[in-house]
Amino acid sequence: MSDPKALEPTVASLGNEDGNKQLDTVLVWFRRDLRVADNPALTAALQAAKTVIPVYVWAPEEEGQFQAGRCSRWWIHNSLAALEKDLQALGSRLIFLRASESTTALTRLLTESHAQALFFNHLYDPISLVRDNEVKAAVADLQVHCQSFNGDVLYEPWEVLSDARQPLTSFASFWDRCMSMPYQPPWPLPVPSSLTPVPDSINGLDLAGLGLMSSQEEISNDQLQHNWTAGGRAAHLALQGFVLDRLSAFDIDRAKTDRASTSRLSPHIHMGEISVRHIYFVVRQQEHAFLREGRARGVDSCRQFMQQMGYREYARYLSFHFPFTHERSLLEHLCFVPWRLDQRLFKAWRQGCTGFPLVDAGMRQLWSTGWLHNRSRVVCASFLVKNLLLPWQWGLKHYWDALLDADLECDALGWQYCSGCLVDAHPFTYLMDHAQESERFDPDGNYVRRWLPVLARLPKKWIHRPWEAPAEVLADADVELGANYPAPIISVEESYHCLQAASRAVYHHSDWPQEACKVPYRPAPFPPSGHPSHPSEKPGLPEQQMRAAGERVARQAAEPQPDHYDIPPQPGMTESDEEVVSNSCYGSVLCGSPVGRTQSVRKSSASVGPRQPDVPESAPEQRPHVQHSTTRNGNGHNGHHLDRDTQATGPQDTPMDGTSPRPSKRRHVDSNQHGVTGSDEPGNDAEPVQMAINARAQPLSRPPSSGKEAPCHEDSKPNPMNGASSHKASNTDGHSGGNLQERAQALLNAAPNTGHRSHGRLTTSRKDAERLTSQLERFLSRGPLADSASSDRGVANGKGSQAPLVAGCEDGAETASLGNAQHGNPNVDKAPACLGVSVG
Ligand SMILES: Cc1cc2nc3c(=O)[nH]c(=O)nc-3n(C[C@H](O)[C@H](O)[C@H](O)COP(=O)(O)OP(=O)(O)OC[C@H]3O[C@@H](n4cnc5c(N)ncnc54)[C@H](O)[C@@H]3O)c2cc1C
Repeated sequence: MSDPKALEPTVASLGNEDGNKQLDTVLVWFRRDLRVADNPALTAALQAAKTVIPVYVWAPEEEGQFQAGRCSRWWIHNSLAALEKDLQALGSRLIFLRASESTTALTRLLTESHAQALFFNHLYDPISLVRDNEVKAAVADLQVHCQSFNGDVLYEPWEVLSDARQPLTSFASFWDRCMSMPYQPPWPLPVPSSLTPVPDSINGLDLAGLGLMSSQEEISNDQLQHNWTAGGRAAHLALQGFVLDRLSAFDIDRAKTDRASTSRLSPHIHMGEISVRHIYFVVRQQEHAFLREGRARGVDSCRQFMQQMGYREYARYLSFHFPFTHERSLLEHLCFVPWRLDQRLFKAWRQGCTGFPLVDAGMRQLWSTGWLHNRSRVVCASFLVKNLLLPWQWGLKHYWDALLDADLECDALGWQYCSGCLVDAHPFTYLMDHAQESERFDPDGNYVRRWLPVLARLPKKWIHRPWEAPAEVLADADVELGANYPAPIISVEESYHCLQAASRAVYHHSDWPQEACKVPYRPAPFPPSGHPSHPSEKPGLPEQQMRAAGERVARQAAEPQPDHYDIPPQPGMTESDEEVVSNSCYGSVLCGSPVGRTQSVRKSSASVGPRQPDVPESAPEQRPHVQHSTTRNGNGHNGHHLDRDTQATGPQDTPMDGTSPRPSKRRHVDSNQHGVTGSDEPGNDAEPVQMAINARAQPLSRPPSSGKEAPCHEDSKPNPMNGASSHKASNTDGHSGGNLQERAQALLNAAPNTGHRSHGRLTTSRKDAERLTSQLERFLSRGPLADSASSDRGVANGKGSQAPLVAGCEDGAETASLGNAQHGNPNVDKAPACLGVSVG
C-alpha cells in the first residue's frame, strides 16, 4: 500500500491514463452527482487507481429538518437505479449504504476495502460543507488520502470575486464577472470506457434496502412516474428536446405558466444527472449556431437560459460565502420583520385555499405533482410572505418538503428573493397584484382551469378574480364563493396595511443595526484568499477553500446568535417537538445533537408566539429620511426607488421572476426603508401601525373605514402581526358586534397560536360585509373542520378542534383530482381532506 502522505493533492500526480496508476483502490462517494459523464471525482479515481469502488450513502438523519420529501426521495431512488445501471454497463456496481452518519459508513468501508483514497465532488450547502470537513478529518485519521473536486458549478465560489477580492453581493455583478472570466469552465469529461469490477468481498444493501420509498407512497408516486424519467440518459434527452423545441423562443415563452415553456431540467440538475458544464457548452454551441444564422432572438434566448443557470450558480455562491441563506435574511434588518405566525393562514396557503386562483392553482399543482413553474413559485411565495405576512422560512420548508427538485441553495435564493431579502430583489415593501399577474401570465385562464376545475366554467374575464364576478356569472359557472371555492382569505387592502405596518416596525426597531441597509450582507468573516489565475495553477486551493468554508460555518453555528436571528418556529411545533425539529440545519450536524442551535431559539418564541417587536413611539416623520438607493436587477435594469414617483409605473420585473423585463402595474407599500413617503390613500401616513391594528380589530360586519376610527386599546401593546396582542386588541376594542361575531370571534380566538381572523378582512362595502357574515354563519353552523386535528398537525397540533379557516374546506367536500397529494415525508402534513374542494 502506498504511503498516502506522499501523495500530492492533485489528480495529475495520482496517476495517468496510460495505466500508470499509483493506488490500488479508491472509493468514489456519489452524492448529488449521480452520473458517469463529466464526473471529475470518478475520472480522477480512474486515473489514480486500479480499482474504483462507487458508493452511495443514504443518511437522511444527517440533514436534520432538511430530509428529503416524498417527491425528492422518489427522484433519488430512480436516479440511483439509473446510475446503478450505467455503472453496471461499465463493468462496475454501486455499493449502497444506509447509515445515520456518512462519516462512520465511509470510514468503515475504507477500512474493509483497504482503499487508499476517497474522492468526491463538492457540495456548497452548509450541512455538506461541515459534514465533508468531518469526513476529511476522519479519513485523514485513517491515513487515507481524501480529495474533492468541482463537479457542480461552472466556477468555484472563490474564483468569482470583486476587484477588492470580496464576494459579490448582487446577481448582476456576479454573472457579469462569470461571463467575463479570463478562462472558460473546464471542458466536460467523457464517460469512462470501462471500470474494473468491485471485489466480491465488498457488499452493501440493494437499492430497495435504503428505504427511499414506502409502499404507502406508491399511489402518490404513480403520477410522478407518468411525468418524469430520472437518470442521466433521460436528462440528456430532456436537454436535447429542449434545445431543439423550446430554446429558440425561451426569452419570451419562459414566463408563460400555461404551457411547457422552460427546460424542466431542475430535478436532473439538482441530482447531478447532467453536469452544468455540459449544459453550458451545449447552449453556447447553440448560441453560436444562432449567431451564424443571424437569429438574434435565438441568441438572446440562449443568454437568457444561461442566466437562469446563473441563478443556480449564484445560489451556491451565496450559500458558500454567506452560509445562513436558508434561515436568515441576507439583508440583515429584515430579520426584524414581525411575522404573523398564523398557522391557519399557513394551512390555507399550503392547501391552495386562499381564494386567489393563481396562488391556489400553484399550490395544488405543487401538492399534486411536486413541480412548479418558476413564475408560480414566485407568485405563491410572494403571497405567503407579503400578503399573509408569514415567515418565508415556513414557505421554504414547505417547498423543500414538496418539491421534486428541492434544492436548499436554490430554494433559499428563491425565498430570499421573493421576500425582498436580497439587494437586487423586489423590496420587502413591494406587494404583487396577484389577479393582474394571473391575467398576464395565464391570459386565457388555462392554468387556473387545469388545477382548479371548480372555476373551469368561469369566463376568462372573471377567472382570475372570481370575488368580483357578478352573482349571475358565478351561478352560471356553478361557483359558490365560500362553499365550493373559498372567498379571498385576506383582502389586498389588509395585506397592504399589514405590510406597511410591518415595514415600519422593522425600520423603527430599536435594535436595528443602522448599517444593515447600507452594507447589505454581513461581510464574510474572513475573506477568501487570492484569486487564482486558473484553479489548476494552485494545487490544493480547492481543498483549502472548502475546508475554510466548512470551518467558518461550524464556527458561526457555535457562536451565540443575536436575538433577532431567532427563526420563527415551525407550525405545529410543541415545546417537546422543538427539541427535535430544529429550525436550523446546524442543529443535527454541527453540534452533534438534534437540538443544536435550537437552544438559541428562545422557548418563549417557539411555544407562545412571536417576539413582540417594538412599535415605534415616535411618529415616522421624525425619523431621519434616507433615500433608499437604487438597485440593479439581474437584467441590468434599474431597480425601484421606494417612493411615490415609481408607484405610477411600477417596478421592472427582474428575470428571476421568470418575467420579461417590462414594467407592470403593481402596488408598492409606500414606505422607504427608513421612513415613509406617502401612500395611495390619503391620510394613511399619520398612524400606519395603529391603522393596521385597527383594521384587524374591526368587527367583521362593519363597513370599511380609513382605519383611524377605532383606536386600539392602549394596554394591548399593539403588535399588528402578533397573534397574542391583536387578539387582545380585538377583545378590547369595544366593537364586538352582534352575537354571531362574538361566537365567530370566540371560535377563532380559541385556535392555538393565532391572532389573525382569516375572515376579518377589511370590508369594502355593505355587500361584502353581508357576504362575510353569511359565510361565518355557514361555517358556524357546520362545526369544526374535520381534518383539523388529525390530518394537519401543522394547524391543529393535535389539540382539539377549531373553526374552519376557509368555508370551502368543510368536511364532506367532494374531492377532485388531487388524490396524489399525500406526502410520505414525516415532515410534511398529510394531504388535507379539504384539498378537493373543487367540485366542478
Ligand atoms: C421560492 C422559490 C423556490 C425555488 N426552489 C427551487 C428548488 O428547490 N430547486 C430548484 O432547482 N429551483 C428552485 N427555484 C428556482 C426555479 O424556480 C426552478 O429552478 C425552475 O423553475 C426549474 O424549472 P426549469 O428547470 O424548467 O427551469 P429553466 O427556466 O429551464 O432553467 C434551467 C435551470 O436553471 C436553474 N434555475 C432557473 N431559474 C432559477 C432560479 N430562479 N434560481 C436558481 N436556479 C434557477 C435551474 O437549475 C433550472 O433547471 C425556486 C424559485 C423560487 C422563486
